[in-house]
Amino acid sequence: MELFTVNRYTEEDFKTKPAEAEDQILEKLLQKAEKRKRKQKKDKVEEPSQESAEHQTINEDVPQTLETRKRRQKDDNADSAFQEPESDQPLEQQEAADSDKPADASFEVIGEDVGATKRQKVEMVLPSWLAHPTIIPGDSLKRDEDATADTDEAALKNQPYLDKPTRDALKQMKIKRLFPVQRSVIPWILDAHSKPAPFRPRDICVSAPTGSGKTLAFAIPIVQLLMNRVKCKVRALVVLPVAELAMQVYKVIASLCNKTELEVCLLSKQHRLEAEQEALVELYKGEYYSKVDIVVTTPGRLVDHLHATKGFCLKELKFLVIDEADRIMDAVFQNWLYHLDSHVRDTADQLLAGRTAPLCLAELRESYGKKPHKMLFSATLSQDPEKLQNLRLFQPKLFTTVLIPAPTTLEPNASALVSTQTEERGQFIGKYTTPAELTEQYCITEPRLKPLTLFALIKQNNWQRFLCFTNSNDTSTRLAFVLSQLKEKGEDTIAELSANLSAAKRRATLDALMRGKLQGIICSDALARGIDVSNIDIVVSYDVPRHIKTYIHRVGRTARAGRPGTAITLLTPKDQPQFRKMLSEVGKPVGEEITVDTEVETGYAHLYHTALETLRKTLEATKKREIVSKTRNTQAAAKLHKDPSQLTLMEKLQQVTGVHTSKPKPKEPKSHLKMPKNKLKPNASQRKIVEE
Ligand SMILES: Nc1ncnc2c1ncn2[C@@H]1O[C@H](COP(=O)(O)OP(=O)(O)OP(=O)(O)O)[C@@H](O)[C@H]1O
Repeated sequence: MELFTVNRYTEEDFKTKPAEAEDQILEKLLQKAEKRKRKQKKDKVEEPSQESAEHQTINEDVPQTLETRKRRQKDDNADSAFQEPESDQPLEQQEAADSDKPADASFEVIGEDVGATKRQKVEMVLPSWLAHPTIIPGDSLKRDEDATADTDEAALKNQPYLDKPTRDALKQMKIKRLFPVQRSVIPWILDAHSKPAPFRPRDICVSAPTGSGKTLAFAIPIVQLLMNRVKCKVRALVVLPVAELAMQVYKVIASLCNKTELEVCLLSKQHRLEAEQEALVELYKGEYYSKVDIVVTTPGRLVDHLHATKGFCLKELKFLVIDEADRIMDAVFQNWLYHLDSHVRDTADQLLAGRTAPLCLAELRESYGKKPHKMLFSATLSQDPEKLQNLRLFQPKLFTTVLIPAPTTLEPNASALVSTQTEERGQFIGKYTTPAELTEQYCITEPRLKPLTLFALIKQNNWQRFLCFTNSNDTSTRLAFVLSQLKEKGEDTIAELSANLSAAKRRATLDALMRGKLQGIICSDALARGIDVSNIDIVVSYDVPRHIKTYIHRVGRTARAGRPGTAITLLTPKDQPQFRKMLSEVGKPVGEEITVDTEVETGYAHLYHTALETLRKTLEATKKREIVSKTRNTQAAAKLHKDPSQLTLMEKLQQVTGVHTSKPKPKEPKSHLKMPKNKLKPNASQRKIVEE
């Protein structure tokens, strides 16, 4: 049975003696060290010629000499032991479903003589609001300690549009300055809502890097615009894809509302529905009254309350915020919009049936105050107009950071040339930006040695707070197990965080990481989006992400709020082409290569082999237990459906009394109280049913 790999071998292959298997691993390590020495020598020799290659596009189209092609072929034949299993992450499927292929997707005209004419590249023409966004200066987020004197234009006191309660709340949250996305979006929203009736604000989409402060960018204007409300009604709805994210945003908004009378409520599956209903509405003299002004929720929980909670009314909704919008707009969550629209339709005519065309004055007057201001936020906002169409955005406006693509040609000031080209072409720029403080690296290893390489990297760099992402829950569980076997007793622990654990266990693990009780976490992509854990220094992609969005959200867990961070991807020779291609498609460089200390790997080879053996035995035992329980269940089910004439007397009795004595009953201690015999025999009615 294989641990992390696609099993090409029969069991016999693994029943080699431990010494032989260990030699195999050691032999691989030595081969790898040899290969690296040869490569380093070769690089020294080829250095001048290499530079010219650097400036060519970093992708597989670079002409390969016969030798490099042979070398690659040899690597590809390396035993594909640590191939990651099929991802069982729904997220991967959804990301793939939402795969916005680059604009110039080409297609084949059927029946045409392909050889004769060159394929015509098709450029996607975007709606003008997507093609000409408002650019947020994407300069690096200067940290507070790096900020200069009072002339700092980002300082709170230099933001005239912030009220005093908002400033006080931000000071209490230790926020001294606003980030670029906040300085662009907050004044725009406040200004849009200051327009006299019946003018209503345009809906907005904000695409900014991970960790750039998008949460406060929508929370501050909402709280500031609602803080002087008179009656308590649900006027803001913030929708997030997962409960952990909803909890995180709820805490930020609750901190902002500290100095106001506004009430915030979190609706997520982490609390009982009844408890949430009591927090939402109250019944007084036959009337339902809302007890909250702002609701933070997930799509599923929102639909639960729309159906189950009497008095939960969205008629006065002024703001509808969709964070991680590309994830939420995937098919899986699609029906929440339908329920929201159908639920509120009878209270506010066609809440979401916005129109993109400007309305005439009469229509504006008629619809004023009935349509919420819709705001979409994401670091990887979908540029797929069909998906955005479902929201029926009203005269949408796009904010995005400037993407300075890596120079792909040798011409002078290539970046300026490329950016004007992209604008001219109407390209949506800035869709996949990563924080300027992020350092991206990759490490080449053998498939079978990945866990050992990861452990060696942790050991030699003495990482204190890291996240390691895998492509499946089982890989997370097994990898966490192997790493815990390799660590010395008493050392900081490395925990697992995946769907294999309960919600409570996941919360406890995340809290332990936030409190610095854990050295690192091995997690699946459920944690990749939006989760904000401070001071994560390193993010490792143990398995290569299958989609660029997954990669962007994974690496976005570090280098947040202007702090530096490093993202490392473990690549096998087989992963390299796919990884390079995925990044080059969005104009991102691959980053620098790092190597691991082979002494550390070799030193732990024996322990690693033992850990693999232990894991294999554990998995076999678990598999046996599962088989036994399955057999027992099928036998019980079979009895139920057995032909009555085939049943034995005991089976008939079991069916009647519902007591299945498949296991011999434990001998009851002899007691001085004797049970009267007739109690043990079936009574007349039971006997009659049995005979029938
Ligand atoms: N003006 C600010 N000054 C200092 N820290 C800030 C500021 N704004 C946000 N932060 C901090 O930056 C971190 C990231 O903020 P936030 O989670 O809003 O980023 P994000 O863009 O939503 O990230 P993601 O795309 O991953 O969801 C948080 O820890 C937050 O407290």
